[in-house]
Amino acid sequence: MSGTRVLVLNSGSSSVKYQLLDMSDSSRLAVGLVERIGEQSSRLRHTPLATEKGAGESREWTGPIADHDAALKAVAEELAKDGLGLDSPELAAIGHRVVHGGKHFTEPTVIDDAVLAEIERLIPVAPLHNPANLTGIRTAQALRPDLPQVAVFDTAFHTTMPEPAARYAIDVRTADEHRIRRYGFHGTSHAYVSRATAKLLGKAPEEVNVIVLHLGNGASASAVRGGRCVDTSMGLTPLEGLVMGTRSGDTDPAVIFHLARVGGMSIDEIDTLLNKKSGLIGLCGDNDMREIRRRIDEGDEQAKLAFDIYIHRLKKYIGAYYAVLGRVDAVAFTAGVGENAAPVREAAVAGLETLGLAVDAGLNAVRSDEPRLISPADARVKVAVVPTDEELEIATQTYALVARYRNAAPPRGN
Ligand SMILES: Nc1ncnc2c1ncn2[C@@H]1O[C@H](COP(=O)(O)OP(=O)(O)O)[C@@H](O)[C@H]1O
Ligand SMILES: CC(=O)OP(=O)(O)O
Ligand SMILES: [Mg+2]
Repeated sequence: MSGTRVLVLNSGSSSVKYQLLDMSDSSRLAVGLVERIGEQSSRLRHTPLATEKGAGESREWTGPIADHDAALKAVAEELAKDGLGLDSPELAAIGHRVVHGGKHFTEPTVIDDAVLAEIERLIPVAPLHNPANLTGIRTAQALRPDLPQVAVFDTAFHTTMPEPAARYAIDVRTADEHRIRRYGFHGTSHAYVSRATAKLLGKAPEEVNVIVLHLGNGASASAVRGGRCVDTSMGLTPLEGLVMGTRSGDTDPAVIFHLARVGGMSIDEIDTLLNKKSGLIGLCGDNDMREIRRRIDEGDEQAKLAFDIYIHRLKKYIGAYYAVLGRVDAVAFTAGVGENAAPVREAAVAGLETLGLAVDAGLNAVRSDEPRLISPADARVKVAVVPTDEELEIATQTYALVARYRNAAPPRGN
């Protein structure tokens, strides 16, 4: 390996977030996002942060981008305009967020044909995410066949979950035959944020127990004891757990039988209903917390009920993970909602004073990109806002993996 740059691709079902980083100092050279892939009005926003000419203006482009292959090629073109093209000898590796790694992948992994086949085999349990991840990998391989491509799995951090937390109480043979268990997702974020929270408390990760609340469009909670995940709210797929932007989270599984038998819906229709038309959008027609807060301020009852359902579920998970951990040092809020929505943080811990949890209204109102405490100074359990950085974490893990090969034979894509 010669270069020190890593390109990180975080491919979602209809978007790609990307960052080019220089790992000699973990600085970001360029960042961007392609949204609404597959629609007529796809949007690419690219921001060069450190080129030979310094930081540049953000560039935006709107038009049809058919799929993740076209999206990544458009990203490569934007990078090339800034002299940061994928053909650069400075590029050491490309790191990919892969959402479902099953039980098999516990570590970042150099991608070869066998790894690709396993990611493909897992599509049925991550139908929104793994296909996009695969396309991102294949396109990146085609653009730079000589470079190591590394997969960093959302599930990896959760593979430490003990069996009582990871197993569903269903027939053991059936579960094992179909590999049905709780895998958990957003692990890169839970790992990063739990470590950053320990740092904020001035402690080592091994010394602290943290409840991490990753509240983005997808949302999950995790219980982290001494740096290891012991429980998390997402399960076989990213549908279980908290109320999300478009996903229901926990429901009685019999809702599905009922909708099929009595409602006459097909399995695919129910899948779409629970994954894409439920959660906040199903409850009130909006999945963006900013819009929901605006409607609540205008006295909208439907938005208020959606918010209250969201908070009720969140509070239940805080209580559950308090019980799982026994001792909690901190509760950390992260991702789009967790980092920005002060009313969500306030409501989630309201009334939990007997558990030692409280939020200081003044501190909670402060806007900042830095990790910070928002609990009163004398709080027994600290409440923190800790911005996540999945891309930096993926770049760090990717670079560490390829650096291990520095004096050995370099890892190859294929
Ligand atoms: N200023 C804000 N106030 C409240 N909520 C916000 C704010 N900014 C973003 N959000 C919420 O964050 C969500 C996106 O979170 P993010 O972590 O980027 O999600 P994802 O990675 O799943 O796309 C938005 O849908 C919105 O609900
Ligand atoms: C796993 C998952 O839910 O990811 P995202 O939040 O990116 O949709
Ligand atoms: Mg996210």
